[in-house]
Amino acid sequence: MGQNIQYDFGMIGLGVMGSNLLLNMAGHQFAVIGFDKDVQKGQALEAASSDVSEVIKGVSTLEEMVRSLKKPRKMMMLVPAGKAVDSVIESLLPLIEQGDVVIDGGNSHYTDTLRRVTYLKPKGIHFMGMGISGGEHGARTGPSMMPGGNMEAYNQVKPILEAVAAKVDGEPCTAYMGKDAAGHYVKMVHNGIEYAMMQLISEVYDLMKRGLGLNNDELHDIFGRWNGGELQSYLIDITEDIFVQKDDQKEDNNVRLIDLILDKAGSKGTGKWTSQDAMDLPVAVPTIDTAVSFRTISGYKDERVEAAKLYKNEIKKVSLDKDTFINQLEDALYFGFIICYAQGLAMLYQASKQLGMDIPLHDVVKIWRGGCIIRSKLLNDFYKAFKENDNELPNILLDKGIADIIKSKEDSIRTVIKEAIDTNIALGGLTSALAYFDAYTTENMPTNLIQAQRDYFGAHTYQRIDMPGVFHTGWISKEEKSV
Ligand SMILES: NC(=O)C1=CN([C@@H]2O[C@H](COP(=O)(O)OP(=O)(O)OC[C@H]3O[C@@H](n4cnc5c(N)ncnc54)[C@H](OP(=O)(O)O)[C@@H]3O)[C@@H](O)[C@H]2O)C=CC1
Ligand SMILES: O=C(CO)[C@H](O)[C@H](O)COP(=O)(O)O
Repeated sequence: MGQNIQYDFGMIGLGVMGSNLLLNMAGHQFAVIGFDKDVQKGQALEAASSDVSEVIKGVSTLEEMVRSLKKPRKMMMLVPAGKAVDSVIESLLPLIEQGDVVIDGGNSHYTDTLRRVTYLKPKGIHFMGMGISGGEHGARTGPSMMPGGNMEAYNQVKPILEAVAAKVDGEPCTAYMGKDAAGHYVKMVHNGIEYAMMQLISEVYDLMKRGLGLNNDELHDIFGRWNGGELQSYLIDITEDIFVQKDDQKEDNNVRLIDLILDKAGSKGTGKWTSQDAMDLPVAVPTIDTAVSFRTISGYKDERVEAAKLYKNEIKKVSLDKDTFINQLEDALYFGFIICYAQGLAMLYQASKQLGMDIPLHDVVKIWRGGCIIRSKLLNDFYKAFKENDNELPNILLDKGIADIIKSKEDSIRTVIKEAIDTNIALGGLTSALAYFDAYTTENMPTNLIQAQRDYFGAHTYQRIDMPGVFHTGWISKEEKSV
């Protein structure tokens, strides 16, 4: 590559995401340069670009990368969230100048992003937090990108982001997500929804595998059929593939890989952050909470083995007609998916108001329709709903069109849950989705009793339904009554 090229964009961190996104940019005719301490990663980046018309360079010093960028400089870091991001910022500071744009494209906690924006603003550096979803393949071929922060800085990087993002109906799966740390906030909630949807899929899988006794080929076919219908989504699509993947660790092994994977899921924290922040707002996201908790329970492998011996709770077979039950599972999952999105979007609605981020929800659902892990056909319905409600929809369950869909699936999820109780299969996510729906759609909750109890033991006061004001009662205990 020539010595005096002024590059359009720089990438710090040439790992899975950084190298693939940079290759994607190069493929869209942007001149790009990437830095990684590891010289081999820079070399691998150049080698991965097979098209001679692409201008792509890997370097092993930050100085060389920064020096080679067109001004104002535009660069992104894709390094692990946390200390690495602060360390890169400190290394960059002596090299960059006012007006330069630095994007953190990793999964940083939004409060860290807020802190960094505040730190860099007086120095004239535009620091933007941007969530990226789509994994390795998405970064290479078209991810969903959720940038937030300074609008002037966004406008400078917008053409590059729009060029490399996934497209749905010709529209790029990237848009301005709002002020300050809005981009990372939206990505955090995206991941919370991702956790919840994955939990629901795992529950339906459990019912079909242990409850109905289906084999991996049958599961592959069912998920394939579902992906051709209303449930069409990335997560259902990859689940279909998973059931036919053979084990490549042992020769002549016809066992499917899925049956050799330990039932213990890891996590990097974004799901937990969603639950924690939802509690603080507060916004109810019980299906996301349950998904986080069930990953935690999955980690209690040794205790579960011991408890299984103690309780001998054997899995019982589903007693209903197999084909009818599979159709009901499809509906139940669809119902559950809607509830996952409803909880996440309601959280974004409230957070946007409380944290002053001005998150455009119609754009959020628009850019989630492609490229990201939670992309699904359903998001088209939500996009329509937000457009029709002028972005003012505190909860998508309040939209008439969505209500019609939900009502058509309600009987199925009730049947599935009732049946699951007798099989001893834990349906934490689906049950919480239905309970959320039942609580959200009832005029009268039993919370009057909780208020009475709080006033009884703590003089916390209560409001009445028949007159305005705040009341406290001198509740009469059994002991007092008896004297
Ligand atoms: N993988 C995925 O599917 C997704 C990941 N993300 C997020 O994107 C970010 C990057 O993830 P990913 O690409 O998978 O991670 P990788 O581990 O593949 O790559 C991280 C890169 O950062 C570099 N790095 C680490 N520490 C520092 C540092 N202090 N200074 C400079 N460079 C450093 C590493 O360099 P070296 O190893 O040479 O030291 C490595 O090249 C994370 O925040 C992740 O959560 C977001 C969406 C999807
Ligand atoms: O952001 C992502 C997908 O959208 C990353 O893959 C993230 O690591 C997933 O979260 P976890 O590791 O906690 O399951």
